[in-house]
Amino acid sequence: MTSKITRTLSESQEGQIVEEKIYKANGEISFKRYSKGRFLGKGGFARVYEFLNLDSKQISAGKIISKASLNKSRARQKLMSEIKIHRSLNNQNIVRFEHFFEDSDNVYILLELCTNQTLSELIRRRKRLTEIEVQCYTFQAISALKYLHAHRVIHRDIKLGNLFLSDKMELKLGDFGLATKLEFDGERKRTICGTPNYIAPEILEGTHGHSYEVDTWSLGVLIYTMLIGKPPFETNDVKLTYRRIKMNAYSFPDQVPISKEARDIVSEILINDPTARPSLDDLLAHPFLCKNSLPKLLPASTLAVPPSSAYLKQFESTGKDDVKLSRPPRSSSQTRISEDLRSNRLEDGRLTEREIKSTNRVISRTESTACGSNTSRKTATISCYNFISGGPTLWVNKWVDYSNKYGLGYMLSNGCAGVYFNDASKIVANSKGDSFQYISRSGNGREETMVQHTIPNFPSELQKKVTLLQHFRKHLMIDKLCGDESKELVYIKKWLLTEHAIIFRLSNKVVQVSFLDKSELLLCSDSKMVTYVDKQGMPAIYPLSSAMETQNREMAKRLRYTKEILTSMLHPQTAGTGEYRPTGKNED
Ligand SMILES: Nc1ncnc2c1ncn2[C@@H]1O[C@H](COP(=O)(O)OP(=O)(O)OP(=O)(O)O)[C@@H](O)[C@H]1O
Repeated sequence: MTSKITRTLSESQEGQIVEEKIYKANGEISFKRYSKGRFLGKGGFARVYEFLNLDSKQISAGKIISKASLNKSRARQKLMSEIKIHRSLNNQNIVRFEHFFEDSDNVYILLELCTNQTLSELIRRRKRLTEIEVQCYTFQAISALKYLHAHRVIHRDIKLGNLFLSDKMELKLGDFGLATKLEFDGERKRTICGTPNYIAPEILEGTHGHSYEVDTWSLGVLIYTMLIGKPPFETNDVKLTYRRIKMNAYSFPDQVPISKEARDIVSEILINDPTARPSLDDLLAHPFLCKNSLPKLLPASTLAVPPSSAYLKQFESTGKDDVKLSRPPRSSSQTRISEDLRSNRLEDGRLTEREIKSTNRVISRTESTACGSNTSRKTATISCYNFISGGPTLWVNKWVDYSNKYGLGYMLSNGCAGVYFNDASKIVANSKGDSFQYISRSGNGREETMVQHTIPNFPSELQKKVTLLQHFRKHLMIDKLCGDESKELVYIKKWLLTEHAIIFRLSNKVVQVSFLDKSELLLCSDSKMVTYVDKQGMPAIYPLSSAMETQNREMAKRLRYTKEILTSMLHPQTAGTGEYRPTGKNED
């Protein structure tokens, strides 16, 4: 084991030597020597220089923080937290933390050198970026955020100046001075921090704390800034900027032409209710990032000038079912939110753009377009359910939670589409879409009636519901995979969205629990069997009676969770550990 201390021979000028003193376990002392090179920049706390390791010849960015600036315990804590969080991270879109040491005057942090400065200098030079560049940088920024959030880290200072460019033009997120690590899922943070133009409204409001969604907000500000050239809420007065953020007061200037997809992604993110913002997976599947193939990295020429039209031509969209060359296959929980569903206004009932933006979350079990091997694996898995004896023959493949306006739209594995409306009535169409069943409560509300209709011969009072059904059907349409379509159509009787899963009770007595980590449980009360599909998509089937005693701990854990939720659905007043948060609509 070694302990380290350093001596700066001459601090004031470039070209000086910094020595790191290393105490070895056997009592010997050695020195690591660095030559302080070119000045790279300075922030609120640090001055940053190129540091050449004189042994390995490796060049790093050396961040020098004077100990005099750390006399307040808050500043010390901030630095300790920055080091603790940053050194634990390892991702190609995050500035690599190499090493840190100290001497009597300074703390030194050695970081991966990013020779092409930050997006801040880039925008200063270029004024604004072309959409292909914004797509490319946004994609990489989301990759960094996905990694961070998966490790329970919130960055809290996403902005142009903290996104660095490496010599290869790879985007690297840096500066973890405001980052925080959550102790547990669901923890809320209360510190007011961030950079004024990028700060999320929930941080300013401060009432319910904040979480990962603040990074998504700042990402929205970042995308806008790259496209337009200045931040959306910018004013000369910070207080006014905060007021504009709280009021969501921003607009797209007419003089900067941007695509509809670009506008959409910004306005879908910049929603003041953090729970209505899209997830990072939703964003990766957004038309803005999917409409054409993306370059993995941009040419260095774009540091000074926009990409040439010859260069742009290679990435032009070739059709709506393009398979993206440079993008990893999308996961099953990501699907392209249909362009039409966003923009189409429904006759009657009218979806406004804003409503769609704040509510539209699509979760799918399969991709409707070919998207690499992921799709075929999922499809194969789903088909597998049928070959396991006692396994369910029908399940929910895709759904759209539109419950803050209309209800839950879904597509079953046999190609039948349905809607569970907020008034607890249900509608389900056959796979051809030319007839449907309408299920509603009558009399004292206790009796359920089911009436079969054909299209277009149905009562006019059902027009709005049929229109909605057709919209959902159109946008969730997938190939018929498997599962019988019997005369009496199966539909969702109840559903519930919790923090970890969405639960469907189907009219064929199957309970389907689709967990956010992509594992799934299907409880079949007729066959008394449980099908468990793990995160990798492998199905296994167990008798219901012995499933709890299984060695499969992952499944047992999910079964316990499901049992708890089903119990609380039946006895809402007695159950509830506070571990889940029902938000879906239900019958009594
Ligand atoms: N890894 C790096 N590679 C190249 N240049 C860097 C690197 N890290 C920092 N810099 C340069 O140093 C400047 C200051 O760095 P940084 O913003 O991290 O300092 P800070 O004092 O921690 O900032 P803040 O006041 O935002 O907390 C950056 O704007 C950038 O120009």
